[in-house]
Amino acid sequence: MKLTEINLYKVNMKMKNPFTTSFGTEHDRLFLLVEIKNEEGLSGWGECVTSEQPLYIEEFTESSWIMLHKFLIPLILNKEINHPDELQEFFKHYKRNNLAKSALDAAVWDLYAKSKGITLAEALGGDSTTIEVGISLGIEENIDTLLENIKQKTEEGYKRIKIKIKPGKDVEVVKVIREHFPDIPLMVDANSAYTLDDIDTLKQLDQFNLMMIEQPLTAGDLIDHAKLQKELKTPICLDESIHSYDDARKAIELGSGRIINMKIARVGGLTQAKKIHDLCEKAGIPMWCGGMLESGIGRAHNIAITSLANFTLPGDTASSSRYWDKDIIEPEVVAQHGVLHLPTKPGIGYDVNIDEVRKHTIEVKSFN
Ligand SMILES: O=C(O)CCC(=O)C1=CC=C[C@@H](O)[C@@H]1C(=O)O
Ligand SMILES: [Mg+2]
Repeated sequence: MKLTEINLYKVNMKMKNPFTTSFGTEHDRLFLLVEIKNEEGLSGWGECVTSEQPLYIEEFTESSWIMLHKFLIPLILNKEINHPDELQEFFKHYKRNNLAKSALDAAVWDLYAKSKGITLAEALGGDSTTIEVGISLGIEENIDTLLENIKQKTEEGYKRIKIKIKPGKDVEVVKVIREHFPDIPLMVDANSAYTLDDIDTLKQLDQFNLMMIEQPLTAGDLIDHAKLQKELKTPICLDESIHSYDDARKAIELGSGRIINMKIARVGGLTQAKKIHDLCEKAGIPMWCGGMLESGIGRAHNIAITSLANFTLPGDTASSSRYWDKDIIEPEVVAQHGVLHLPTKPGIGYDVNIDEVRKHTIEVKSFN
């Protein structure tokens, strides 16, 4: 197929509630959408899940906007492509910028699946028809607010609760949660807020029967995580340390963690995500799909990849209503009792509500 037209949308969507992690609070999402058309007029969609500031990762919305229109889009515009994997060859000389690359990769995968008349999950080789869903809850100033959030989400049936921690808001918070909810599947995410100097604090978390401790140490680190994992009973889950197949391979070899949080964008797209999935499956490393506060478009890609066999732990693909008053896809994503049914229409399986996209769009660039 020929990639005859590419539209880049800069979008600002207001979140229902602010989301706080160890590195800051997000109130709004300023991100990018990519629409790629082929010669038959079919559209594939991808989301560039950057934030306004480079806090989670070095990319940010303005940097990806430039990366996409100045460097990446010209590489693929009007090119003939037989399979989305071919994008890797086009992008290989540009370092990192995985979130920007991923937006194009995701749109081409959607377009490819639509052109074949199959679902994105099928195109990726996934065969689950339902997936289990957990939820990620931000840091709260007041512990009662967090307890209330956990109660509500547990009652809604989410299959695991992830809370964010940071120094000073860790052991005591988890202790109180466990007093109220001794048995819920619970995990914590530190977003790289600790160092090996905090080993005593991190070891105290072992007493709470947590499913995992996500990214306790520096983003990109594998060595210190391996040292820490040897001291902990609780599995470490890597997020900001895994940006590529090689990172995953080295993490497995070093024993830097026992679980991987797969974020499609962080590894540069679905082609890489699938490769890492297959590697982890062989190595016996379970995975789950992490969220980036996506709109329905990014969420739809997350749902599709979760249909692969080694996504054995509940992911972050909560209902659209978790973040949005109204999502930009139809129907919206709805998890019932912590379970989502995969869509059956070709491609991402949800219709993009273009009026809703336009309502939130602050800038568009079109290429053909
Ligand atoms: O999309 C979701 O529901 C998950 C939200 C979440 O936990 C995260 C989103 C974006 C960056 C990080 O703070 C983070 C994570 O580390 O997993
Ligand atoms: Mg994380």
